[in-house]
Amino acid sequence: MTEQLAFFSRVTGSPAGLQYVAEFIQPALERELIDHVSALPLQPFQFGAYEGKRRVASFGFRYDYTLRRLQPAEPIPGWLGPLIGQIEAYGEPSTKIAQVLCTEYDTGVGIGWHRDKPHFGRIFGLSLGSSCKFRFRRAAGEKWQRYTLEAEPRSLYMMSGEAREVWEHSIPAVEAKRYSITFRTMADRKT
Ligand SMILES: O=C(O)CCC(=O)C(=O)O
Ligand SMILES: [Fe+2]
Repeated sequence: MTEQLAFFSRVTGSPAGLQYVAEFIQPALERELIDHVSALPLQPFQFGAYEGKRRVASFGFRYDYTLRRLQPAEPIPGWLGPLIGQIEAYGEPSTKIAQVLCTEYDTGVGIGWHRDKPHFGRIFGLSLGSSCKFRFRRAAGEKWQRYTLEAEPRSLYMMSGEAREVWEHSIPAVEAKRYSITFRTMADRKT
């Protein structure tokens, strides 16, 4: 019985290491953050052949797909300071955010299946403007084991452990403009 229950939760459960907090920020801060992000010099990001074009700005570090390594980027802007403080407190005292990626998804744009680069540690993601289906999959024999998180505006998700290292994630075409701010620690810190 115990074994059956354990099997059931492995098959139907959410990825281990995935956490979700609804209403992590207030609507007034959400509006301020959308104003800041949409005023950034966002650049189209082509990541894989089939997806639409999201637009991004990196701070702290950016991953260079030609050189296949991290490069220094603009320093993390001051307007993100209080939010980073809140996220580091949520993560635990030793959490140190080193990289921030601001992303804009126009209606119809998503992101294909991937795992984030191994240079980074844990990933925290704040959703702004509209909700999305944040999908997970991992190989289970010949099939995929799947899980979908409905990521609502103002919510925060955190990926660590298996959710970060084993499962892949993707977002299908969004139905209304969505922004996200993702915050990453560095892998060597293990926090
Ligand atoms: O927009 C998001 O919440 C996630 C984006 C993502 O998976 C990534 O930039 O690696
Ligand atoms: Fe990702």
